[in-house]
Amino acid sequence: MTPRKKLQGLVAATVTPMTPDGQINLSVIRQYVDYLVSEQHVKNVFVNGTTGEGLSLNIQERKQLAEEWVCQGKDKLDHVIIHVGALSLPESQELARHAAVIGASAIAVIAPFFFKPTNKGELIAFLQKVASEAPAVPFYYYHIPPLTGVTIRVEELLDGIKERIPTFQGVKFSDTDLLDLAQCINKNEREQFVFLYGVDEQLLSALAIGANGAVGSTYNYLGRKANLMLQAFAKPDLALAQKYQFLTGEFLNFVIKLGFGVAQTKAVMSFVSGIPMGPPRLPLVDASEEFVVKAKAKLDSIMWPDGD
Ligand SMILES: CC(=O)N[C@@H]([C@@H](O)[C@H](O)[C@H](O)CO)[C@@H](O)CC(=O)C(=O)O
Repeated sequence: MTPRKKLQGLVAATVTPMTPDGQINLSVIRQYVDYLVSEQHVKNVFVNGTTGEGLSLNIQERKQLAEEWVCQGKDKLDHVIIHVGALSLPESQELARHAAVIGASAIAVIAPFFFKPTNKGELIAFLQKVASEAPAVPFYYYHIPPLTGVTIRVEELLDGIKERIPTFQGVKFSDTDLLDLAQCINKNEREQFVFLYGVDEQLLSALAIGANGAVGSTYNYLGRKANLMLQAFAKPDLALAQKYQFLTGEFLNFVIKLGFGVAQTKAVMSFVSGIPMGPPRLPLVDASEEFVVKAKAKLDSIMWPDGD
């Protein structure tokens, strides 16, 4: 899928639908695409990432999901980004080649996190080996140190990256370090890199320092509200944008106290969309019934600004 538009705005980090016995469930992806576009006004997806339990899937499953999202997203979605990062370099390279063949809009790669790169050189070497397998596909570095433990600053990583990775387009920045993000944006004005922020509860702060958009799990079910926040910010109507950020934060603050992660995101997605997302895969375990009841009540109780 050749991207017609610049990648900006909201990108939903998709959940991987699974059957009750834990197999991937491709049969609901078309419905999922239609739901994102019509209900959430979200037309970009990030497949097989954290929310998608990508590192819990085998290579075959990841390929099947990538193909189904690209196929069902044709003429409906603007960008289908495939996360092809893996612990093993050959597997990541195989997924990158596959993403190129099926016409993914872009690929992203997480830092390997079992044997971790100890410096910029080692990380760039890994990323370069993957990116070069898809020489015509835009490449994004997926920075998520809370989960990888790889804390190499992105500002340092970006110095000279285009020479090493000509397809480098930007960063999916899923960390709270807004100093690092600000330095990245400030020092790469000329390069026009795309910075997509991945801590949904702080998106407005990232927009203020120049993030181009966001990739996150909450855009699966709060995408419409997040889009209204983006519009308010662009007007500018900062007070309204703050209101949206406060309210999404109210929900996230509440569910985080209950214990919130990918399994709970799957449960919220199931009751908001009506699409059965099924259970997570071990070591994740299903959200409790108590969580579902409380999260649904909280979400229903939030008084969004008039007109939503
Ligand atoms: C740790 C984690 O899952 N972070 C999420 C956020 O969207 C997160 O769910 C959200 O900020 C709520 O805490 C994303 O950054 C992850 C992501 O983009 C992905 O699923 O690939």
